[in-house]
Amino acid sequence: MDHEADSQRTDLMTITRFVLNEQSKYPESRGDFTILLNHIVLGCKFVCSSVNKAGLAKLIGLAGETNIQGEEQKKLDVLSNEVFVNALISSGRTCLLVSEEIEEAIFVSPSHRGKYIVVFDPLDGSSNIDCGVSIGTIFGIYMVKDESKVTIEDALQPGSNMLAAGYCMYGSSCTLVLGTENGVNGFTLDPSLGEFILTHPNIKIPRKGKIYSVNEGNARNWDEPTTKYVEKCKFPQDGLPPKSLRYIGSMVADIHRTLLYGGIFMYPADMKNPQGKLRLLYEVFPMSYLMEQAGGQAFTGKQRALDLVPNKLHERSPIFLGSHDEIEQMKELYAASKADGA
Ligand SMILES: O=P(O)(O)OC[C@H]1O[C@](O)(COP(=O)(O)O)[C@@H](O)[C@@H]1O
Ligand SMILES: [Mg+2]
Ligand SMILES: [Mg+2]
Repeated sequence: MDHEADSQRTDLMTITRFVLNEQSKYPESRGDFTILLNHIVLGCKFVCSSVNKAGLAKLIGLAGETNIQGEEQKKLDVLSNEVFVNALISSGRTCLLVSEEIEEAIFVSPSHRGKYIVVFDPLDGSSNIDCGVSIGTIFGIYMVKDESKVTIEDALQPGSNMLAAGYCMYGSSCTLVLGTENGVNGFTLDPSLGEFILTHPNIKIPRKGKIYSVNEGNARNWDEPTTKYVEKCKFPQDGLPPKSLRYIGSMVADIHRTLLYGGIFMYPADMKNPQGKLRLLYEVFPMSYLMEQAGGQAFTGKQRALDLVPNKLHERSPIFLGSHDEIEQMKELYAASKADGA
């Protein structure tokens, strides 16, 4: 019996075991990241069970509050936010939290403080909650520069400083996708065990894609490169078949499909939203990190998304995420329109 091979078998690898294996690659590690992740996993399990019984537990509908984005908060937005704030603080491994649902950053009190900064969207795809369509949670993890002097600047780091990122999709099954410098892996929750099991090891996005994903309802406000790219998807000149349009309206679900099938997801800037709609810290950066770790690209229309340095906690950014070759085409269209002085 080859014990080494057996210990690496992935067919029954829980996320906890997986992260412990990861940790063993860093002899200096004290297990802080593992503990932090275990608390994020706990939060995902809690939100997953709440989402599953939302209709029964009267968790459908509005909470009666408005968040910093001016959006009416859903009951599940508020509940998920509380769950993750509690889970992250009680991990004892965080010092600064930024949530889509809270205007100010949370500075964790010294008694509970650790070295990690977590930026998160507790419930993504809020417009799909009440109709039971896939929604999710998005998170990104940074390291603080100096644990004894935590400042708001620590939350406004470029995306390229991110250590890890992930999302949990609450859909037909509950899937947690985690990205670290060692790659992107997907875990499916087995509700009977209450365990996330590794089901999608080492996710690599296909280099090309047959799917484009965008809210075409905004088409009349799009810039020229976006309009041209979508035109090419629908009416390809090179004898290729047209691409298929898939748009769920939950970034987590649209990105999950894009990672597995290839293609492109975009929320471009337009005349109505000159900065696009999606938030840089806890939507654009984590998904860009995952996309790059999986071999894809993340482009803003002007530059590599992860090179952006945020100025504000809740700022927005246009974003094009997906297969390497699709984003290359988008870059060429923007370069051409720039050259034309558009
Ligand atoms: O309805 P639109 O304008 O297409 O926007 C859909 C986008 O907005 C979002 O719902 C915004 O996220 P939240 O639900 O977390 O606010 C994304 O998940 C999604 O990609
Ligand atoms: Mg969101
Ligand atoms: Mg949200």
